[in-house]
Amino acid sequence: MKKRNLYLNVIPVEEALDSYLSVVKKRVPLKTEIIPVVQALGRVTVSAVYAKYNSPLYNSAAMDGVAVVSQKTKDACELKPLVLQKEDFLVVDTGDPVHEPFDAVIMAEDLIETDDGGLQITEPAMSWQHIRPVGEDIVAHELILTSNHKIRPMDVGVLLSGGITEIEVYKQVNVAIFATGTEIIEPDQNIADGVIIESNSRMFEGLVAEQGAKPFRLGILQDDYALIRDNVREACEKFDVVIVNAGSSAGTEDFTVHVLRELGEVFVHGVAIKPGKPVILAMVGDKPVVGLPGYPVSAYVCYQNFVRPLLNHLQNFAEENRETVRAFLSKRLVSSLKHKEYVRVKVGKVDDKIIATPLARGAGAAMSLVRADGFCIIEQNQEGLDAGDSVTVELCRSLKEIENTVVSIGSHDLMLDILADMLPNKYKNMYLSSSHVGSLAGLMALKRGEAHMAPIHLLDEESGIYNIPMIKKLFTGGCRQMALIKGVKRVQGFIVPKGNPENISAMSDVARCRYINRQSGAGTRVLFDYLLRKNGISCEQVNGYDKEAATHMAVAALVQSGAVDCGMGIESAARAMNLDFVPVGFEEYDFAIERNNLDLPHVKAFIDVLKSEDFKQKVMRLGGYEFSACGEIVSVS
Ligand SMILES: Nc1nc2c(c(=O)[nH]1)N[C@H]1C(S)=C(S)[C@@H](COP(=O)(O)OP(=O)(O)OC[C@H]3O[C@@H](n4cnc5c(N)ncnc54)[C@H](O)[C@@H]3O)O[C@H]1N2
Ligand code: MOO
Repeated sequence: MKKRNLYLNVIPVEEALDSYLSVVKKRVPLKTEIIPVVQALGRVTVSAVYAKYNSPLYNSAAMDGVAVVSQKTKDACELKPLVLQKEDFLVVDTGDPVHEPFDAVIMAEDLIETDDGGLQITEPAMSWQHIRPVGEDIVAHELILTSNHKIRPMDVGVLLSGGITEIEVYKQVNVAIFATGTEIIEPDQNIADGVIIESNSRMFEGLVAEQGAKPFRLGILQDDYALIRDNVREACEKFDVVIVNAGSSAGTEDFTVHVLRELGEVFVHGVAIKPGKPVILAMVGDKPVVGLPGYPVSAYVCYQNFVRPLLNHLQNFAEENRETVRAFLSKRLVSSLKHKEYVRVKVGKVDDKIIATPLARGAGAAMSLVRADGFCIIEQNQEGLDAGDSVTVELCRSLKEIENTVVSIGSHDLMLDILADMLPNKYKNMYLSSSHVGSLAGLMALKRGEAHMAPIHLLDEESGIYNIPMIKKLFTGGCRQMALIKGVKRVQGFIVPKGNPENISAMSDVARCRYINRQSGAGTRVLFDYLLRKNGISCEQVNGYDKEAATHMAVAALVQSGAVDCGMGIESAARAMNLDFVPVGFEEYDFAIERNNLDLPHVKAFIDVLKSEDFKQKVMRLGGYEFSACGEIVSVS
């Protein structure tokens, strides 16, 4: 058996970074260079910069008009206008030099031309009126920029006006990026079982460039010790920093740490951070080399915690201040004392309360990075957080956007994605964020004040009425006035493989196949349980009753994979996965909402999109929907 790399004397995040940066500071002198000012945007000055020239360079007209000698105009007034003869003035445009004896400019609008070529004025010109004296803006030898200043667009402008064309700045850092792994392929290569599409290095390229450094993606290296070693060695000769992705852990082909030990020194392997534990911080000669873990979220979190401060230091950038917000946690989060954890969260503002809802926590859940509004950090000394705890969230989306977002928690339907896409297109700066937890859990979230609305499809068995009875039951006591925004009628049925090989056509057929259920509280589960009772079938008779999937699409994906023969869900999910569908009946999918919230501008915009013809057309294409009352408000009291 090949040797595993059982590493990991994990150390706290701050300690790891501090000790690494102190080595880097000792061994890597900051590099500087002199470059044209016109290329210096975003770079940091090495020393103070002083103006060479005055600006303006000479006394100049601030307005279009004529230059005059102010003394000669002192008697002009409304009752006794003065006519200036040709020799008394000089026509000037804004920016023209004004020389002695002239000492004032009269604006063109205040002049009346006389027949003999003179100019009549009705008030005297003050000495220096409408003249910009030499050096009014910048005086030669004046300080323009201090040292350690990050150059902004207006700084470039003023430097040039002050006669500075070249400037000494800290060097832009060149960062080499390697992906590693024999199973890793480029996105345009053929996919097959066991391959992984390369994506992390592209994310690093973006992060490096966003930080003002220069990324050089050097491709994918196979899991071959000598190959990785030779490539990393060569990169260390040519580049300022090297990132090696993956192969950081304990796998039999995780070579990164061994390579770095051979080429240089490994200072840290294993940090108390989740995700991201196997990160490697090393030096090869005077070049920092960072081994980032393979899982995308681990890679991202480690980049932000270790590579970002490293590149900031090498370019002499100040650490950026992330916008943070205090929020109430909607769910309990258990964490271990072994690490500091970065939990991706959705953030929403409901009833003046900011709520953070945790997203998928897996290190491979790259979509959680895409969906996240921020990160909730659980410190290493905390065992976890309770629902309702006040937490600090580091935002990656502006608070303003978050405040303009409709928060929807409840049952999933593909049309929610269409709404989320259409809303900001139709209404600038308004958004929809939806979490999918099932109908009943959505109503509970609504009740706790964590959402503006809950998409639901809950059948009341006694009355045969959808949604309203359940809202009445849950929101009793009348403390909250509730309403229903009518959504769609959609077909529920059995999602089966193409050609319906098990020949499923009725509830009785379900009992003889491998079934995938939905979680309890999901509207589809309620419907399925109702149909079981109606048909006299017990749960025990259903093979797979205890196996649950969280959304219609998850059910369809399991059917498609061949793991199950059948699951209940909506037609659009079956169609999206190119599966067959056996309809069972229509159900009503609506949005429960507190009546007060109907007046919020973003909720109004949401309803408007729901009513639009364009929306209906798009949903129609998914298949299995009817829109008779879409967007109508029904009062529930
Ligand atoms: N026995 C142990 N196994 C693992 C441990 C451990 O402590 N003991 N740590 C786990 C943790 S935590 C992490 S994080 C991962 C780190 O894995 P590696 O850095 O060694 O990376 P690989 O095994 O090569 O890849 C893992 C995974 O990452 C994805 N990946 C890799 N490269 C790319 C890329 N260029 N683009 C996109 N995605 C990439 C891919 O899903 C790989 O399967 O190790 C655990 N194991
Ligand atoms: O620490 Mo690893 O990064 O959880 O997946």
